[in-house]
Amino acid sequence: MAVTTKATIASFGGKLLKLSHNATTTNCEMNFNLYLPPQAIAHPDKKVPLLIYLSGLTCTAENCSEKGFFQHGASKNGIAVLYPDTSPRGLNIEGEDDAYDFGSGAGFYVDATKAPYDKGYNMYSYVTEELPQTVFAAFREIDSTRVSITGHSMGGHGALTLFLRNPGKYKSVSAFAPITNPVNCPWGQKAFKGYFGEENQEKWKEHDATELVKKWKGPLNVLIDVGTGDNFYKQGQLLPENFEKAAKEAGVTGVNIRYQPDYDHSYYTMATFSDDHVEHAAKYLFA
Ligand SMILES: N[C@@H](CCC(=O)N[C@@H](CS)C(=O)NCC(=O)O)C(=O)O
Repeated sequence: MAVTTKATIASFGGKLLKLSHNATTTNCEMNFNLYLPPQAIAHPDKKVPLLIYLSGLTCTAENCSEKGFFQHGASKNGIAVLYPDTSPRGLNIEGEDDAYDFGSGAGFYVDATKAPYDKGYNMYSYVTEELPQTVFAAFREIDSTRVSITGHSMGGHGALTLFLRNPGKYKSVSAFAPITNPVNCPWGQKAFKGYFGEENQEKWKEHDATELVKKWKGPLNVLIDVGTGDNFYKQGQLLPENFEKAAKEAGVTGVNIRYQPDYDHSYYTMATFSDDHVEHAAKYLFA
């Protein structure tokens, strides 16, 4: 459970901590970043809520910390932000570093059941259990009962599926350019084949937001931004229309998908709309 501090960086009146710990679920040392807003530093006895941001393919904790601008809205609202890595690192599995969309940097927020990736590619357990528990134990100024989740692309898939699989665990969910129907897109099919096996299609569906939303009860109150200039959207990797249709057919309300004209898949999009996503989380974290 011990956490090592590698750097402390002033940001929007608060502190961005670069941290690491030895994780059991992923069998390796994991880096992560944590933003403590000024309110947590001024009044450590008064707990602040937490927003978890899950990154996309090829990312580490750094991408969003450096250029997602979440710290701006988090500082204003008094919310801590947790930036996990996207996979285990250095497990020495043959071929794990060979592709940008599978293996390292591409853990897809699932627990792999297929060898050899079942030896540590457990990003579902890591993000839902081990990492938050580690953070709550090390940072008493964070309120373990008020947690929201968001993410980008593969991380948007992670945010949606973790929220949909765990009713009540998170106060709210939002996403940028999420992979919403992985069983029907090349990125998702490649990942699920490698982590679960081709034959295990039921398992694939358990981690597919479009499948999961069909079983959701009540309003979802999700905010999703997708840029119309996003090449991966155009290539059919994200499929937000499938998610929207499935939610509508299942009578699930509160699905707000904003198609942002010309915005692409990059962090320019997150930087533009991150304030909106922090405000969305704040509405539920401070309800
Ligand atoms: N640039 C990659 C595509 C992967 C990609 O666009 N990753 C997104 C998430 S799905 C990202 O956030 N990349 C890192 C960055 O823009 O900082 C490639 O085609 O090799």
